[in-house]
Amino acid sequence: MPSPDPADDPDRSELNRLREIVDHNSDWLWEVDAEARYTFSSERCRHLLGYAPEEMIGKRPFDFMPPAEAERVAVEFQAVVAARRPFAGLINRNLRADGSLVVLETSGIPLFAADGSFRGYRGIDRDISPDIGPLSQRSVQLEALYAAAPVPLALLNREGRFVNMNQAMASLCASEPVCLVGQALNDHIDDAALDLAAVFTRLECGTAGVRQELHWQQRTFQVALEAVRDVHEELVGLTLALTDITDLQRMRRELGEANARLSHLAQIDHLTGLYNRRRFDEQILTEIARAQQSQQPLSLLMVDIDHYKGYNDCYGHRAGDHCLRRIADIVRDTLSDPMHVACRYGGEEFTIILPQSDAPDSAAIAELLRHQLAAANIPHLVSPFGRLTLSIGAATLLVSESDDQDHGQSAERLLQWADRALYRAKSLGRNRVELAARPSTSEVG
Ligand SMILES: Nc1nc2c(ncn2[C@@H]2O[C@H](COP(=O)(O)OP(=O)(O)OP(=O)(O)O)[C@@H](O)[C@H]2O)c(=O)[nH]1
Repeated sequence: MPSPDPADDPDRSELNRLREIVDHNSDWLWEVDAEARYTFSSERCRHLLGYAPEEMIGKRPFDFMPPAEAERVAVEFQAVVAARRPFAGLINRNLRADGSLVVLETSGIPLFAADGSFRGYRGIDRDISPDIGPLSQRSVQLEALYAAAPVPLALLNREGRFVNMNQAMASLCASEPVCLVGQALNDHIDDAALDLAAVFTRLECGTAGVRQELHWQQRTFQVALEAVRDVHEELVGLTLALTDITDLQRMRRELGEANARLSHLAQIDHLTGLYNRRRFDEQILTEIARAQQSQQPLSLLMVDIDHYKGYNDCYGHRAGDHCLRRIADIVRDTLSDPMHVACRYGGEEFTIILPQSDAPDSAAIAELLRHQLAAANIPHLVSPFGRLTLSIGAATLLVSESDDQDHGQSAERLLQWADRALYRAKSLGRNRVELAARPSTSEVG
């Protein structure tokens, strides 16, 4: 019996017609199962990938991609599959059978069985390599770099919506690039934190790029926004690059704090906690300049513990140290004005700078200090006073006596006067305050 002519079978002829449409379509049609394995492939894959349809069956799309690309696309595809949603415009690079590169744009819709279970995807691939033209190889390389860059990068249109972004940006938005396209950046970053309207206004006015700091996802970013213009110089969008500066800022802050601590420690006498000689040398110059500017007198006390060698010899060096600390505490407690600066000048000698103080002021503070120590009544068996006492020399520098050109010279003069007054206090029996005699004209000049 002769076999029936297919032309006589309308169903078969319709099927062949559909088959021809599918196979001669310029797009490649395919179906994959729930594991993304091809279950159907139209003839077009010969042209696009260089493989026969039957060679495609059982393979997965990622099997035709370079490894890094396969990894990237697999992540995007997994997100699509997890959501069981249609997708479009998934750009991916594939290697043809002859090793050449082809760039495909993939779109698909999910397939469900009659019982509602997920069956896979049906979709089309379009060759977009020609659109990329002679730059294809370079563009592909650049796009691969862009995708893999650890710095979050994005391209936004004039409405502030994502046109493109890399994986790092998508991860910050807790999403996938394919899902983010078309979404507004300000759905992810608060308007108040990144005012895109204001940025566009500045870029419209010709500003090349805008830089700002952004606090987002418990991190701090330096944001670089650059204008994207078309061939007519129309602003069509912007690029966005985020540099995470959280750690840099923390390190800068810690370094600043450490430096501040160090420079403070470098000015402190470790035994007494008072400022040291180095700080005194700086501070006295500062105060002389200030006194000149404010036309105010400046006083200096030079304080020395009496018979301190005997104290050390009698009670030991450690007790001597303790005694220095006690006296430093008494000095601190006595000075109520925060402008007063007490320093350990060396050994058992202290200096106290008294800004805006004349001779009577300085004498009053010196006497108060002497009385405070007397009240503390610290025993000193080998002193004729039976307790620790201080000798204090006080000197005052008037504006007229100050050298407005050479503050070092003025400081030296003030120290010399206070030292002489101290020497007199010692020679007059100790445990007393002596004011510096007013200097003669020759001493001042
Ligand atoms: N315990 C201790 N002693 C110190 C320190 N610095 C200096 N001295 C001692 O201070 C003493 C100073 O002695 P002198 O300069 O003779 O002065 P003094 O015995 O107080 O005599 P006058 O000043 O004339 O009353 C010396 O014995 C030093 O060893 C210190 O940091 N700790």
